[in-house]
Amino acid sequence: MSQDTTIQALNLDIVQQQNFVRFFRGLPEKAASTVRLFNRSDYYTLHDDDAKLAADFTSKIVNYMGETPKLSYLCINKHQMEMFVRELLLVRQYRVEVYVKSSGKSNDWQLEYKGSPGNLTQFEQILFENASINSSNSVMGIKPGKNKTLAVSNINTTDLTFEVCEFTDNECFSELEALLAQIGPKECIIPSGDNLELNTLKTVLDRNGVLVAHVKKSDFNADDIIQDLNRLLFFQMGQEKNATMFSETNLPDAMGALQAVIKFLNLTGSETNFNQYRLKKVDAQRFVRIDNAALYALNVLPKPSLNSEGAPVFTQTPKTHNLLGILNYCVTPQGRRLLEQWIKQPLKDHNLINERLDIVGCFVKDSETRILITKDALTKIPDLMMLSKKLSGKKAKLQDCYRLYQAIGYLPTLINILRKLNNNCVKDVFINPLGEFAMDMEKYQIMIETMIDLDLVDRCEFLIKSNIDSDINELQKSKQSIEEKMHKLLRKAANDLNLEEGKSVKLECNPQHGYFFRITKKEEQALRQAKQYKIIDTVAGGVRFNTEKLVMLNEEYSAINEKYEELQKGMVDEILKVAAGYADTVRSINIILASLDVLSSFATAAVSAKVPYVRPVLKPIEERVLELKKVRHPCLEQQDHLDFIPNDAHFNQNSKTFYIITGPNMCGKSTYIKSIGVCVLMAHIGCWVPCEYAELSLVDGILARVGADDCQLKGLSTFMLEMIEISTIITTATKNSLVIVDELGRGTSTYDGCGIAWAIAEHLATYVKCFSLFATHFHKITKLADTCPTVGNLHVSAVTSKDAITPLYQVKEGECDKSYGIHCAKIAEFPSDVLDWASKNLSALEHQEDLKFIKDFEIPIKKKIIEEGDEIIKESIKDFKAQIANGLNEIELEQLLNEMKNKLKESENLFIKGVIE
Ligand SMILES: Nc1ncnc2c1ncn2[C@@H]1O[C@H](COP(=O)(O)OP(=O)(O)OP(=O)(O)O)[C@@H](O)[C@H]1O
Repeated sequence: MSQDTTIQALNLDIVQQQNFVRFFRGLPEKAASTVRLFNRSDYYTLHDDDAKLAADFTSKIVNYMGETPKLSYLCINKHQMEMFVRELLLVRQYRVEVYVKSSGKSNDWQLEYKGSPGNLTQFEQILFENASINSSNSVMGIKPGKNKTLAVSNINTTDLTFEVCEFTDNECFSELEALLAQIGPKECIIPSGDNLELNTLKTVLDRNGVLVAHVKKSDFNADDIIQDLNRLLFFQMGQEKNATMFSETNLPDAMGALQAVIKFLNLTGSETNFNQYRLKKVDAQRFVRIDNAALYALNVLPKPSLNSEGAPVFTQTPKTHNLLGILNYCVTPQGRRLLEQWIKQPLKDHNLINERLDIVGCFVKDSETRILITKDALTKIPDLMMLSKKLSGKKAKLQDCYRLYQAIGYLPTLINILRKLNNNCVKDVFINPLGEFAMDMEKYQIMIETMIDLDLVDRCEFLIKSNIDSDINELQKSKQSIEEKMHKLLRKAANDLNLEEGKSVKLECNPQHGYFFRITKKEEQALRQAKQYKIIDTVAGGVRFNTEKLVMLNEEYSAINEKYEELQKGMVDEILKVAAGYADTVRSINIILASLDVLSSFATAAVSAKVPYVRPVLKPIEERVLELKKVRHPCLEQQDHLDFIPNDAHFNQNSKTFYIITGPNMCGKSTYIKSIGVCVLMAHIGCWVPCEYAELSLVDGILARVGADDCQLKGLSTFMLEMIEISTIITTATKNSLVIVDELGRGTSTYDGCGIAWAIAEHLATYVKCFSLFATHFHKITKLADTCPTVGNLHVSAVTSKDAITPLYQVKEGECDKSYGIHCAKIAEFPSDVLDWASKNLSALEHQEDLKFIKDFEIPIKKKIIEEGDEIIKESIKDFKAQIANGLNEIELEQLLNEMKNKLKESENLFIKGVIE
């Protein structure tokens, strides 16, 4: 007997299976991080490695189809598919493709949906129908040019913006890294090809946790960009659709990069994207420079971990593990998205920061108003950005119009609550603009009240009022009259069957059968004896049946209802058209309410901390001061059972600008320097800070590099990664930056590590002169303070006993006692003769090592300073080389040397000065 090889669930016989296997094996190859799903109406299937991946996620078992070599498959239902796709796109950062069978041809499948972490538009319904969008999605396009020029575009599909810029970067791509941190794209496209420049670019993107996709070089061609922009950009009603009026279109390479992303996202493929996007230039200079290395080093954002292929994975981390979690008391998704944006874009503008601080202050003082806003008013506001998007994308329903009506209706109450704060900033930032926008929306509110039947809304029915139109009114009356007749029939059926009307026998309606009666299976017997009743079917919920009369009434009802719905639809379309005209105003209201949510969230965070935060006093950038009293780490101090020991920080351009922090392991060095970095960042986003008192001048950058094992991405060696990060700091730090360095040089031998750390510390302390914190285990570096007046030594204190080191977490002046190493060895029960030998020889060894160290590193350090330290020196050497290349006689050479000597005298480099003089 032949075995039945039909797959019942999929209704596939062996021939159909073979056909599919052939089709599947003919599909173009894909990356392992792309998952293909095949939509088979009731189920979805996955095959090969994708089946394995889904099997792990759903705990289902993989099966096989076709003939040898068989193809593995996993069958999942719609709910499982939704969960899996959510996991793939939002957590694992994979790409997803969904194929459907083309109608007609039995074995042809076509790609129906495509999604990637940066492009979720086609999956929005699956991903966000029942969940809010808490994080913006964007895809970046980068077109590299000659001499490190980069043209960048970014499309944010949540905020509906196109951002573009062109700039020249340095060897380390540090400008690009800062931009990646500010914008935070999930995915980036670059031209395909194999050259050094593209490979370096890919490495930079990988290091920043951005998924990279390669597209054809020709996709970066801007030939059709104006035509595409005319369709996609937002123009006011009646405004000429002419994208050339935007100055951004004069950046040809950036337009090429934009064209490539538009194509990648297939934005012109759906009308819902038309008239939606805003075009703007990226203005990176407005923000404090901070790159992803620093954001993760300071625990500002949740850190991605890596999957088996080295791709970043974003898993849920406890709220108290990062600054975003600590500050997030937002109650709206738009507030949550804005908070993340603000954290990535710390401001440099004194007035704007002070405005935010002022508003936070109002909410801190008036807790009653703050609670009213966060616990009540804002919770009534839906995601207005999404509503605006639906309205202008012609995807809205009458229900959406009603939700908007409700939200706008709440604005006057909100404004009244805000008035209680009696503050000018609150008035300018919230009350006045909200008042004006509420007035702009007045006609919309009247339209909704006039047109929608508000009495039906409680029953979740969204319909046009019948009295608006005489035809609708007539049809509505006819429908009601038929419904009454149907209810009479129900009463009769209840009598005939001796059942209770509305309880054991019910009148119900569904799209398949229209109106019918239903009884439970238990009562079926009664029905079999009454012949006038015809059973339709038996389902889990009971037995469905009707009568000839009910069938007739049903048909009559359907015909009338069809006309009624047609008329309704015509009117609904009219309303939606008018409502679409308000999309821009709704978007503006959304931005204001999101800011309100974030600022009240800052205030809630300030008062919810174990010790309340204080308002930082901002000083102009040129004053160069950083004075923090009793500074705490906002995340660490929230940990249960941890009694945080606060410390002070004093920087002043006229005294110490560079602090070296030493001390035993686990005694609080990293925590101390990170606390200072996070506090400075918090102040720049307009948040109050975890200190007793804080006074600081604004900085132009927060540059950080912390312990190697903390921030390793994409398989780079510890040493490589720290060298990349530190060279970024060296090239970008100015005297107005804050630099935080922890355990530099740990990735190489102690000897080399110490040399590198020394050279960099000296460079920062002597030439850049920025405020720096340098935590290290290399005690020799503390000697820098002997020769450098701007360098100060600090140490974290601890108490040692016979068998323990107890950290006190107090930061004190001076370097730390060096005997901790031997003490640790004692606690670790090293043999006593080894310990005795080590103690006796410690000072002698150190003396010898010092001599060797100074001898070995004197030259390299100075060489490093020449190579990296000073623009003047670099320029002079470059000029000199160029002139020599032209060929010079003896006199010209001497003249050139004198010129160079004079130029070099302007240098602040002590070594060079010494050599010349
Ligand atoms: N100021 C503090 N108050 C209370 N506990 C602290 C403080 N600072 C640090 N700790 C605790 O000590 C732990 C270790 O701190 P940290 O990582 O800053 O030490 P470290 O000196 O940098 O260590 P290592 O030299 O090994 O890198 C923290 O996780 C925290 O639990």
